[in-house]
Amino acid sequence: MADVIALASDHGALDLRALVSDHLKTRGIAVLDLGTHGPESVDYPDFAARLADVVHSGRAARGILMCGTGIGISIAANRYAFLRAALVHDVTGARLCREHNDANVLVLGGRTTGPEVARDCVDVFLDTAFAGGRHARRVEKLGAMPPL
Ligand SMILES: O=C(CO)[C@H](O)[C@H](O)[C@H](O)COP(=O)(O)O
Repeated sequence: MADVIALASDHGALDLRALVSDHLKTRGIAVLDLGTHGPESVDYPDFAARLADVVHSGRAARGILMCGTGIGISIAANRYAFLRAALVHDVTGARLCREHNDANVLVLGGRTTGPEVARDCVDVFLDTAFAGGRHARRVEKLGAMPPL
């Protein structure tokens, strides 16, 4: 299901996740919503782990993660070597995380990023290709970071 986009957030981004989900569906993109599904306080690492699981198994090609700031859930997501999660606050970041970093996870902050910027970031993230070239060498190194 290469076209499926997985979404997950903690309680800090419920409204933004709903907005992003609606936006993706408006674009005709299939959404796999991994929660959280209520306002109760939950722990963002658990939702990064859910997204990692579906990307690893091939049920979604890419994902969008959200928490209050996007910081905690991006830290959690980047513990998985096959995820390249980019916390983005504007469309330039959304473009460059694809062109330079081949990010496969966009991260947004539900308490820090407004709806219009978020929609624009999602569109740019989905519509921008990896530039390759010198960036491919660097991304390859990301996948094989040496242990200390
Ligand atoms: O991880 C975060 C900050 O780096 C996220 O913003 C979380 O959503 C936030 O920490 C949750 O905070 P809360 O006070 O428990 O709602």
